[in-house]
Amino acid sequence: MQGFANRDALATTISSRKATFYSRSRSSLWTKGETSNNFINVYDIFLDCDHDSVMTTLLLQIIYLGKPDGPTCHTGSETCYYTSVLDSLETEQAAGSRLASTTLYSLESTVFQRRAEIETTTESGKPSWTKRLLLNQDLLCSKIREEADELCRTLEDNEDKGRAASEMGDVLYHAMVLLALKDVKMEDVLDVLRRRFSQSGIEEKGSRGKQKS
Ligand SMILES: N=c1c2ncn([C@@H]3O[C@H](COP(=O)(O)OP(=O)(O)OP(=O)(O)O)[C@@H](O)[C@H]3O)c2ncn1[C@@H]1O[C@H](COP(=O)(O)O)[C@@H](O)[C@H]1O
Repeated sequence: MQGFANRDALATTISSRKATFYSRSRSSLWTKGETSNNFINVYDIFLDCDHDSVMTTLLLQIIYLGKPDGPTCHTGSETCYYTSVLDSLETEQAAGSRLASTTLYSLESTVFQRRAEIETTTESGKPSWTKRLLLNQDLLCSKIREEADELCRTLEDNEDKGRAASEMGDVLYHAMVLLALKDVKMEDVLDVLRRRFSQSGIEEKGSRGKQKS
């Protein structure tokens, strides 16, 4: 746990061997465990290397090393430091990346399903924009170019974030229809991107020249 200590708190801790702190809100000393009985029995106190933490009078930066009689944290946890920053970041990132990949894979599956429907039935079935694109290469390429241009215009014309996200959605979707015609899976594209993680774009461009010569 973390608490604030002044010289009196330190002196009390040394004499009583119970971790004692200074409450800045009540301007008084308090001993951990005085109400809960969960005392921390201090068997050593550590100062920093050059002891300047003690010289800065009001509040001291020291470490009490002790054996707790019960949970140290007011939440009942053994320690107050039970929240791992790295674990929390990983959990948030994992949830975010799961949602992103599920969205892409489910759109990909719909697009490939439309392609399969065209290939396996002679009837046109339900009207489908994807099928129209799959059956008309010129239309598909003109839509990809048009959507890419609209995305650029969100920047050039200072349009809002929502508009940029929507135009990117259009670019992605139409490009994914082209990928279905080329039989390229999203995983192949993501794999290409992952492999580029370790190299800067400038380095990669430079190495292309060397490969040619
Ligand atoms: N994500 C999309 C998607 N994004 C855009 N579009 C269509 O693409 C077409 C062109 O979009 P535009 O914004 O360019 O529309 P526009 O009519 O040209 O309008 P302007 O740009 O001229 O203003 C429209 O008909 C949109 O509805 C999409 N059509 C389908 N999908 C996905 O594909 C699935 C299957 O769709 P269907 O094949 O139509 O059943 C859908 O459930 C969606 O998940």
